[in-house]
Amino acid sequence: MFSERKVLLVVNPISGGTDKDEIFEQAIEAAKNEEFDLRIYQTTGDRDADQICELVDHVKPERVIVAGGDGTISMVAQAIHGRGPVLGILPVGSANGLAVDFGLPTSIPDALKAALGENFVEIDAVSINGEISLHLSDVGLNALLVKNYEQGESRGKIGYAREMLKTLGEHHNFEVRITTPQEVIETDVMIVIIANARKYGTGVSINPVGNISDGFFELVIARKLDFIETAKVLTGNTDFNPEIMQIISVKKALIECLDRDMHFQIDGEYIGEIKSLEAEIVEKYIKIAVP
Ligand SMILES: Nc1ncnc2c1ncn2[C@@H]1O[C@H](COP(=O)(O)OP(=O)(O)OP(=O)(O)O)[C@@H](O)[C@H]1O
Repeated sequence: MFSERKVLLVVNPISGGTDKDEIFEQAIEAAKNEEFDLRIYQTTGDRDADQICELVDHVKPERVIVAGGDGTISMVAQAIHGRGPVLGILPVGSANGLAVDFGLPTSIPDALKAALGENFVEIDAVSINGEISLHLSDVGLNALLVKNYEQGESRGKIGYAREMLKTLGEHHNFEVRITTPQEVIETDVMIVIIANARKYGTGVSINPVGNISDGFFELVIARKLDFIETAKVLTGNTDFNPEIMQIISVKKALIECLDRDMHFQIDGEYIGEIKSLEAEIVEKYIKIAVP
């Protein structure tokens, strides 16, 4: 049967280290039931964003469904931004911080139902030095942990705990100046989080006022915590303590590291050491299919 309703499924074969055959089977079945004409693209890790842009321009799908981890979801969102399709998400990565934070189903049949259904929300993004963040980015302690974990040899919870101890030993607070249209804050900090959403993949809720569709992002400015409290936060055993944490909702901000360059990560990907960051909200960046 020929259908005008087209859907492009983008699958990252290595995400989460799981076999994707079941995803293909379930997606083929669900697309058939919903009378979508399904096309499939498997990522290679090389020029995927360009290939997806070309495919979307050529095939003109009304939906693009991505089966991958946060890295793949973010790449596909950026590739289809401004091109029209609604983005459906099948979270099959190792942490799936984005999907969990957005309240999307984690089982594949439920996620497919939402991805092919009628409901969607338009979510904001934050442009940071020209890069796009959909979830949580930060300068300081956690970015150093992301770097150490990426470079470390062990994976899983034990690897994370080992890198966390190393990071806690290495990290020192830094001086920062934060300039927003409303105020200038100069302070000593452990971490500054640029939060479009609410929770890290570990489940730590750092931004209770966060709303991904409200036209604002939050700066979560966390000052000193003792070793044990910091370890609890990083392992997801407690939420940030509001006594040492300030949250401001803004549309744009300049963050300058005053005493030295600092580690920076976007949505779980280590970027490098930076001197300053310009962050600005991009409203209604992409449409995400929801249940
Ligand atoms: N066919 C492929 N072979 C090897 N690497 C690939 C391939 N396709 C994509 N990649 C790489 O996969 C990475 C993105 O992985 P992604 O974040 O989706 O999965 P994950 O690491 O399992 O998930 P999570 O971020 O939830 O831990 C990118 O670095 C991309 O270059």
